[in-house]
Amino acid sequence: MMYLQIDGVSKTFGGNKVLSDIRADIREGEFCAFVGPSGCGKSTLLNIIAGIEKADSGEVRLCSRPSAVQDAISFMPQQDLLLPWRTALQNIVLPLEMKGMPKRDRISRGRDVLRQFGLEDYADHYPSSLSGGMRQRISFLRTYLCEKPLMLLDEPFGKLDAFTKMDVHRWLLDSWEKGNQTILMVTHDLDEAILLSDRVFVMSQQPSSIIHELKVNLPRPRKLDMLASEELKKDKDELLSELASFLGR
Ligand SMILES: Nc1ncnc2c1ncn2[C@@H]1O[C@H](COP(=O)(O)OP(=O)(O)OP(=O)(O)O)[C@@H](O)[C@H]1O
Repeated sequence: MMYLQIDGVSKTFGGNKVLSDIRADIREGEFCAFVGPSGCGKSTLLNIIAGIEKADSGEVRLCSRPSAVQDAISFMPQQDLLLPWRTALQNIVLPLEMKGMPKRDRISRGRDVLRQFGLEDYADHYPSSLSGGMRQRISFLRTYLCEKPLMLLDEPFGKLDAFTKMDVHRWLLDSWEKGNQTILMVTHDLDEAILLSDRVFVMSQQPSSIIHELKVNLPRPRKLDMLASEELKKDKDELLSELASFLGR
């Protein structure tokens, strides 16, 4: 049985047809990326999967049940939505607090992941005093600590500098390869999409549909030095040729 089914999802905003019959079957434990031209509807698709927006037609099912999706997901939207009155640490432990984890345990877990991300010195900073890249990592950690089987990430690392991004990629590959979480990620970074994913879906301009599916050739476990590999270059050429008609617009 397919784990997550995106079955014929269409969406129109005020006469503007954004998504047209989007279909994808995702296996449990898969890492999939969605790429496409700016404004084609990638965030709209994630919002529909997350239940924030409603599809005009079609539906999203988890293990055949539409109602099961919302309980299974954690979602990192493009805007970080950090709570300004909470410190970085208090923001990331929010899901643990909501689960009822005792304070000492959640603080210890929160500090531990902050340390893994090199952010331990910023634990007591409020979001307003953090850089965009720091806020993005805090937002990612908060989503990660929800510990849900399905994680939706909307351009999660777009504000990170190249070195920090590599660290985060290494961490995410390690953490994901140890578990069985299903991840759907929207990104503009083709190297990132290929390095992390099992499959990359290419979306067209509006009205957007999935025009191509790349099955990534890189073996697992993945390592950062694969960024320079011939296999990655071949996959990237394939994506670029699919995206070529949208470039320069
Ligand atoms: N709530 C809304 N009301 C009206 N129009 C909307 C709404 N949400 C999205 N849109 C429109 O839908 C289209 C797709 O937007 P969306 O943010 O999903 O694209 P995207 O592919 O994620 O873009 P980007 O890559 O630039 O982040 C845009 O034309 C946008 O203006």
